[in-house]
Amino acid sequence: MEEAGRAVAAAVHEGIPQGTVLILAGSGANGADALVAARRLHAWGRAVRVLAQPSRHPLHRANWARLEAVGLPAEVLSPSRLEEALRSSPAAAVDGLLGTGFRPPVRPELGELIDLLNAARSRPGANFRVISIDLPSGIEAARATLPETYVQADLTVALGGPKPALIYGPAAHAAGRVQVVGLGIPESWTEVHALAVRPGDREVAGLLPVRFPDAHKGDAGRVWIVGGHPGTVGAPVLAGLGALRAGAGLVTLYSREQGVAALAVNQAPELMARILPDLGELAVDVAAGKRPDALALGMGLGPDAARLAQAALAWKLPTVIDADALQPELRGAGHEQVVWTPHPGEAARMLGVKTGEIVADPLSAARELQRQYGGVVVLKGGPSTVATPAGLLVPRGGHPGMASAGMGDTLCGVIAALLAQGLSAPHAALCGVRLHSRAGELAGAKHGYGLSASDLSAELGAAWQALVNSAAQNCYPEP
Ligand SMILES: NC(=O)C1=CN([C@@H]2O[C@H](COP(=O)(O)OP(=O)(O)OC[C@H]3O[C@@H](n4cnc5c(N)ncnc54)[C@H](OP(=O)(O)O)[C@@H]3O)[C@@H](O)[C@H]2O)[C@@H](O)CC1
Ligand SMILES: Nc1ncnc2c1ncn2[C@@H]1O[C@H](COP(=O)(O)OP(=O)(O)O)[C@@H](O)[C@H]1O
Repeated sequence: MEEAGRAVAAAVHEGIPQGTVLILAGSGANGADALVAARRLHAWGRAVRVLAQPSRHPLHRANWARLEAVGLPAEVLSPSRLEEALRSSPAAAVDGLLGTGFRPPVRPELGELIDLLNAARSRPGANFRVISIDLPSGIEAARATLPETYVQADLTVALGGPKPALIYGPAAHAAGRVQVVGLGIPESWTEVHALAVRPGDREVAGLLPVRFPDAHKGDAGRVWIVGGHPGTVGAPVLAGLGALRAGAGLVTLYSREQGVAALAVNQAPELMARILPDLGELAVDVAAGKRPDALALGMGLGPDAARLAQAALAWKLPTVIDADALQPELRGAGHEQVVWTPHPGEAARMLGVKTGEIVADPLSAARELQRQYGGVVVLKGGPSTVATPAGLLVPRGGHPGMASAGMGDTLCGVIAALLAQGLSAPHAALCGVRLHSRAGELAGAKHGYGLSASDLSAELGAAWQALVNSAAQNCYPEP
């Protein structure tokens, strides 16, 4: 607690070096952290005013007494006192009202305080920042939804590790910038005891395939992309481009739809396309030993995608299943070389729940999908969640410009290319998501919100290189 309060005080002092700091302490350990922060800021010569709820919590009481001992008595927190304190133009308020011990809904008396704080922050011309301890008050640690009443923070100092609510929007929108302080606990420990691991770029780069100088296109992996239907001819082509740019040696598109071949030639003559009126014929090629190193199936494939996926899963190839093929009848059909790539709407269909439930708790949804379907699941979003039999991974990065059509198709191609180059399903999923989001960052820097899936594909090579370079150069832990 002493270390937590000190870290909060340091973040406030660094970010807002001048002006009065108003400390708001609730009656739990989150409030006690706030009282410690107040004492530290006072010791560093800052003007501090403390409004606190009385508590039976022994450490809270001890820190209240310590404040008194250093000449900074806390005042009892009430709406009228808070209103008056906010009128005296503090530079910042530290929100230590509620942390991980909060159970919804917010009680009305506390809700009134939160409303006053938010109103002061959004007053026109106000130059006043809110720093939340561990979580913005009113946000539940394990849920990604925005409740009716919550503190809108500018900065959240997360203690020990980021809670799921600080990782996934929309709850993460309430947190502002998130600064994680480890409290001296090793990162490996906090990640295991938090719910998911967030691998850094060095770890991802370490998993990427490496080629011998004399590699030829056969070594770099043959990918089959099965998709396309009238009206969705672009989907398999985008997946094909993603696969090419993620290093696949040979990429062939299989479709019933003639338009796919024309578009493929137009977009990238390196892509091969075979039009098969009956895609079931692929089974004949596979039975005859003509097998790809990896397969991606489902992008714009149309109504009988699940039937084709069922057949393809029996081939026991490294396989990515996406879009139209993500259907509940495939429950249990995954094997260890399969990667499922649903967005929240498709995940809801697969689990038979509402999309809102997926968005509210992506970690639980990804874990449940993996348990029911087998293999590896990439639950897409910003960020995506990767569920493997060994646990959950939440790769970093991305760009809001990636919220545009065709990005998921591209991702499938990328993951298929990595599978074809010999990565296991968990590694291909993790590296694929990060390569895709890194390319999104690079393309986003050029195109902003006008970023298209083709723009992202064009940056995949540079993204790969950037990941490898960051691993080579950066010998310090990432934040
Ligand atoms: N390793 C660790 O764990 C570390 C933990 N640390 C810190 O501890 C924090 C967790 O502390 P915590 O468990 O005391 O809970 P906390 O968030 O202060 O809330 C409890 C208070 O909230 C109240 N309250 C609850 N629901 C409410 C509602 N609906 N509406 C209104 N009030 C409600 C509840 O009231 P009661 O129900 O008791 O009347 C009680 O007073 C954590 O976030 C981090 O800051 C760090 O120091 C580092 C190490
Ligand atoms: N704001 C964002 N930040 C990071 N990644 C994002 C963001 N928005 C979308 N993405 C990524 O873009 C892809 C969208 O997938 P999907 O919805 O299946 O697209 P489509 O079906 O149009 O190809 C996913 O990989 C997702 O993680």
